[in-house]
Amino acid sequence: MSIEQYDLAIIGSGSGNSVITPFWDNKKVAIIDSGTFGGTCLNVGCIPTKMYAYPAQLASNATTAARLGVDMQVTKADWPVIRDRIFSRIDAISAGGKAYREKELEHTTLITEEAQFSGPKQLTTPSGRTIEADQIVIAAGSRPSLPDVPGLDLPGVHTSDTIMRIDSLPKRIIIVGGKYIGSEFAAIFSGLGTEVIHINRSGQLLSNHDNTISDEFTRIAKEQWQVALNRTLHSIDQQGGRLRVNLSATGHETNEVVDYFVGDVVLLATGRVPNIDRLNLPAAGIDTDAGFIARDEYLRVLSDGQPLDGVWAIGDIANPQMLKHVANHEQRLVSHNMENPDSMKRETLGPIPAGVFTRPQIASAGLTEDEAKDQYGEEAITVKVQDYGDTAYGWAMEEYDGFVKLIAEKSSGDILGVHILGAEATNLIQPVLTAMSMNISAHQLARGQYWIHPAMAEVVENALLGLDVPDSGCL
Ligand SMILES: Cc1cc2nc3c(=O)[nH]c(=O)nc-3n(C[C@H](O)[C@H](O)[C@H](O)COP(=O)(O)OP(=O)(O)OC[C@H]3O[C@@H](n4cnc5c(N)ncnc54)[C@H](O)[C@@H]3O)c2cc1C
Ligand SMILES: NC(=O)c1ccc[n+]([C@@H]2O[C@H](COP(=O)([O-])OP(=O)(O)OC[C@H]3O[C@@H](n4cnc5c(N)ncnc54)[C@H](O)[C@@H]3O)[C@@H](O)[C@H]2O)c1
Repeated sequence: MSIEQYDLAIIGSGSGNSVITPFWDNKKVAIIDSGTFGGTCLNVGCIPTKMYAYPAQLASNATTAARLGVDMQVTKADWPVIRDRIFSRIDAISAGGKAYREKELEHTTLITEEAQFSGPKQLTTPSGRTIEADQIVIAAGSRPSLPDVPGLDLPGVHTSDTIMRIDSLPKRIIIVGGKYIGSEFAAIFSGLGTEVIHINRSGQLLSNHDNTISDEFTRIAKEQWQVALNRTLHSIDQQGGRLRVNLSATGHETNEVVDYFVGDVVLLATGRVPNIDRLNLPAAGIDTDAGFIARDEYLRVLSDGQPLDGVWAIGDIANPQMLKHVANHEQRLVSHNMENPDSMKRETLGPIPAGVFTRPQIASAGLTEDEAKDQYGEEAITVKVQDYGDTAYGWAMEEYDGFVKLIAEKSSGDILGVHILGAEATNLIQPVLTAMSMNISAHQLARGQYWIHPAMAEVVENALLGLDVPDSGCL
């Protein structure tokens, strides 16, 4: 077969799809994806999970409404209706995007096969196609990572790739994994009425967060569903038509079963691994770093520590911060650098925020309190934890749990970290992130603008005012 020549080849149609800017209109572009067009976020990640999180939030409002004197009854969450609403929208977007690249645009070729490197600028596919391109962008993402234990192939054992399309709402689900994916699905299923058993290897849920967040979230989660901490998955087997999840005690060398739970469905949310093993990277001499593709500050991949001309990597395949807004930003950076080789840009954005769409929501950016103490010294930082419940909107909501925690440097007033647990946390964080990204001090953010009264955002204003930082002169 002849070698196909392209100006640009992209592996991965998630954030990779947006690499095809108008710059490429009169050039030849190949986009290669062996999976569902549109990648993880659209098909099995951020978007469908949040489309489930919202109805789960609505269904659970009955509990919170009661303390406001509103008697609200939720009689049923109709899983097939919720599921079909979500996927009728998502599947249409994926199919539309695929048809656009495949049929409508003359300059793009969609290749729906697995691609592997066969040279620094050459890719091959199982059907024998050979593709060469001046520029190659690796946007091959990540996939669920599973522990090596017996029983993972039993019917009813799922990952985030399959759980959202099951036929009916399970009576009882066992979720293994206590960070983003496990916690978001625990909130979704418990909100919709499933009995949830949530298993976590360490002693805290969301243990990668600031301790105040992890401790509080673990406590609040236990009020909503059953949580089993310090337990590691040992094996899964069948028991009378149901699934039995066997657990060992984390850190115990004997690996004996100390606990088990029986449920109808099991969700493994035990982490994600970048797809580097699917690319034959050694054929291109591409370096890896801790399981991710290694890159320079312009996001060119490295080969023997040196940038490999015309080969770039973005998103989960290269960045341990596996977040869609990170992958999207990296796409914009690589697009700019490919299109403007004489004025390339480095990564300069401020701290990376992350949201967890649980009940309550969580949002964070920057340093945890422990990290700030380590980096700046305890005396150099100031910390304020402001409860929603001490603000006017918190009274309206009768909100007991929510808080905004800010960490700042005393001498400069720079905000070092923000950690929010509570209603609309993923929106409330944004002004703080603006300040952190654009060098606005804590006092200036609080007093350099109006804050609408009595909006929920006053909890952020009050947290800022509670920090021991220099006066900016703003009133
Ligand atoms: C359940 C879940 C919820 C999430 N929620 C959020 C959230 O709320 N907010 C957030 O910011 N992030 C969230 N994420 C993370 C987010 O989805 C990812 O960070 C993002 O999708 C990564 O995009 P990407 O372009 O790097 O890779 P992907 O979107 O994964 O795209 C990679 C594509 O490459 C293809 N591919 C891989 N190898 C090959 C090969 N060799 N040949 C051909 N094709 C190949 C795959 O089929 C895939 O389609 C979530 C993830 C999951 C799983
Ligand atoms: N809202 C969001 O932004 C969002 C949502 C979902 C996913 N994501 C991204 O997806 C990535 C993956 O998330 P995740 O939650 O799957 O992975 P993770 O690696 O963050 O957490 C995996 C969890 O599984 C546990 N675990 C692993 N092996 C285990 C075992 N054998 N037994 C018991 N527990 C075990 C770990 O202790 C940990 O709690 C994250 O990096 C995140 O950035 C983001």
